Amino acid sequence: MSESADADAQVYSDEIFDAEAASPPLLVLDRVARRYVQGDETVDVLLEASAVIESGEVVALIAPSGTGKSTLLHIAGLLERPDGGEVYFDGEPTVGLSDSARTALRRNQVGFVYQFHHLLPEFSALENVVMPQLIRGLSAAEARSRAKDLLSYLGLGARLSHRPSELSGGEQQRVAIARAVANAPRLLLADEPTGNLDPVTSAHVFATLTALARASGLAAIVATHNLDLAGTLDRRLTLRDGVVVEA
Ligand SMILES: Nc1ncnc2c1ncn2[C@@H]1O[C@H](COP(=O)(O)OP(=O)(O)OP(=O)(O)O)[C@@H](O)[C@H]1O
Repeated sequence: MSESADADAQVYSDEIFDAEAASPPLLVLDRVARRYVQGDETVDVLLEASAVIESGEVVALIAPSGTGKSTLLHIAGLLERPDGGEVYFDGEPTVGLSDSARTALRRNQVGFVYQFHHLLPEFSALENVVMPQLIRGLSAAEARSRAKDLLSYLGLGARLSHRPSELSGGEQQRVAIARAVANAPRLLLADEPTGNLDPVTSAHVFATLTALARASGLAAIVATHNLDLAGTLDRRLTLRDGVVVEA
């Protein structure tokens, strides 16, 4: 790690893969670097950002705007390749994989939730959750059954046929969570999922995420500006000068 990096920064080396351990951590970011170049300007967003995320834990990522939270989530979710460092998923390095292998891994193992739900407006809550499963190749019957179960689990059993415009903000976001986990990913990445919601609804969405992780072993990284809500999660990470620090 460079001398300029924060002394508290998380650093992982060979010991992250403990030969005695039953299974490797779900996600390891190992000294990840990302730089954006635009014209004459270079921005080093991530320098040596490292983090270990275990199955079943819900981790908050709290940092001021513009410090690289979305960039980190994109790299963790295999949407972007880092310029340096490695991203291990289930112990396997992913940076050198082909585009198609990375896409397959992402489709099968990672779900995303954003600040704005991006639900398809002309489809019902149920259909929005069915859709990704059909794309994955499940039968319509299986997909509907799982979508119903998930939406009911998330408290939306009476809202299955509502379109997004007929749902409250919190309900829309819970449908977005159901859609994100419809194909049973092992990692959920949420980029300010409650940035658009009132405090009570936000707390409900956070509780939903935690309950889901507890029930299914899903791991989640939730970027948020809300310190109170972050306090309800298992761990808090922050970004400082391009490195990850346990908050
Ligand atoms: N594709 C890109 N090209 C050039 N610069 C970029 C690109 N994406 C991000 N950046 C820059 O990298 C920095 C970090 O951006 P990022 O979106 O990761 O921050 P953030 O912490 O998620 O911000 P916010 O909380 O406001 O969403 C910003 O200065 C941004 O302008």
